[in-house]
Amino acid sequence: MTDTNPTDRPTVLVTGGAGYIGSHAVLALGDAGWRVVVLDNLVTGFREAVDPRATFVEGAIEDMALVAQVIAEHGIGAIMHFAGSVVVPESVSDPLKYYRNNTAATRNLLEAAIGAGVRHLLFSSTAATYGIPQAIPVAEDAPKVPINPYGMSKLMTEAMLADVAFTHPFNYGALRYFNVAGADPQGRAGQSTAGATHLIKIACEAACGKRAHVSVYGSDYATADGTGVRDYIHVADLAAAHVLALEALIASPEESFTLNCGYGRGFSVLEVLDSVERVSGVTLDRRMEPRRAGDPDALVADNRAILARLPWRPALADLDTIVGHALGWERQLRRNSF
Ligand SMILES: NC(=O)c1ccc[n+]([C@@H]2O[C@H](COP(=O)([O-])OP(=O)(O)OC[C@H]3O[C@@H](n4cnc5c(N)ncnc54)[C@H](O)[C@@H]3O)[C@@H](O)[C@H]2O)c1
Ligand SMILES: O=c1ccn([C@@H]2O[C@H](COP(=O)(O)OP(=O)(O)O[C@H]3O[C@H](CO)[C@@H](O)[C@H](O)[C@H]3O)[C@@H](O)[C@H]2O)c(=O)[nH]1
Repeated sequence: MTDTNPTDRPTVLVTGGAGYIGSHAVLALGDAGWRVVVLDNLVTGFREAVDPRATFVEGAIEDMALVAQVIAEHGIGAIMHFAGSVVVPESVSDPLKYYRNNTAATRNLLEAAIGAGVRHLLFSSTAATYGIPQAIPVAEDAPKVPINPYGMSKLMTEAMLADVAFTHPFNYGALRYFNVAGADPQGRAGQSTAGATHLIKIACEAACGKRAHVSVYGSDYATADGTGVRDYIHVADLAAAHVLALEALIASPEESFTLNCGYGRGFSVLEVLDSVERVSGVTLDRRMEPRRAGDPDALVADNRAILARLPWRPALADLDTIVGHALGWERQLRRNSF
């Protein structure tokens, strides 16, 4: 980002850096002294979410001429690729959008990047690649049988990355995020997504009076209380993992890796709502509803691989901490416009 970038560090292109997770990664990179260029078409992101220390380019990752130009102009040596479409139920109702904006758009990005000599890429993959896991916690080598187009669009991208890394002087890290939540502990960023579908965001909106109730989608899952179980990871811990993963890619350019990003423990929908009530002091109006399309019963990470491969240690895994930061951001959003 300004003059602090040591010469042995490439400038990093962050696609989707105006979005929820990308904006936190841009902050983590900036805090660690990396120079950053953000490429984002603002389809779900916000210009204001981009750290002022970063250079912002408005545009689409599938625009190969633009990507090539940005790489050449800014001397980009590595990419953190967050841009994409992220809503599981929407991927069921509009699958081609997901194959276009996740799989095909990434194909273009890769062609432009490889053509311009980029050596390293970190990819935002997902626990949705596993589908309904046979065993919990789920490890990286478990069968990958996505049950929604979102997960399949990401799995196809992982396959593309492996093929590209086999042939070209290029390595990648596929980071399979579990459920990302929370906000920057310093209050500089958070989830601003319009029409959010994520449970913790929705429950915090309800606690702030922006929604009348919270729907609980399904109470007949094969879990202890019948509601869906997920491994919620704090967005700042995830951003920190990205900086370490980038360093690992650069240090070992022959080696690619695929790592789960989660804490190895899960919470049910009802446990999450309990936490939001505890932290906010507000009693939520909970509505039991039918299951949502494309939702597995439980997704919890086996995180031994990331703990072994990177010097990453979770610092913000406490659910009430995650909820507290999400709620703090939600209250800030209420006061500001974005
Ligand atoms: N939020 C989660 O729990 C979660 C879990 C697993 C994986 N992921 C992945 O992490 C990444 C970031 O997700 P997020 O939650 O921050 O979503 P988000 O919608 O907040 O961010 C996505 C960003 O990408 C931009 N974008 C979308 N399509 C683009 C395109 N074609 N060209 C340029 N920019 C484009 C959007 O404007 C937005 O700023 C996604 O790839 C998502 O699949 C998210
Ligand atoms: O209003 C709501 C919203 C969600 N849920 C439930 O809460 C759980 C979590 O749902 P949500 O927060 O929407 O996340 P997921 O559908 O699990 O998907 C997220 O987590 C995946 C990884 O696990 C990522 O790949 C996706 O991008 C990301 O949206 C699920 O059991 C949902 O059925 C509700 O009961 N009510």
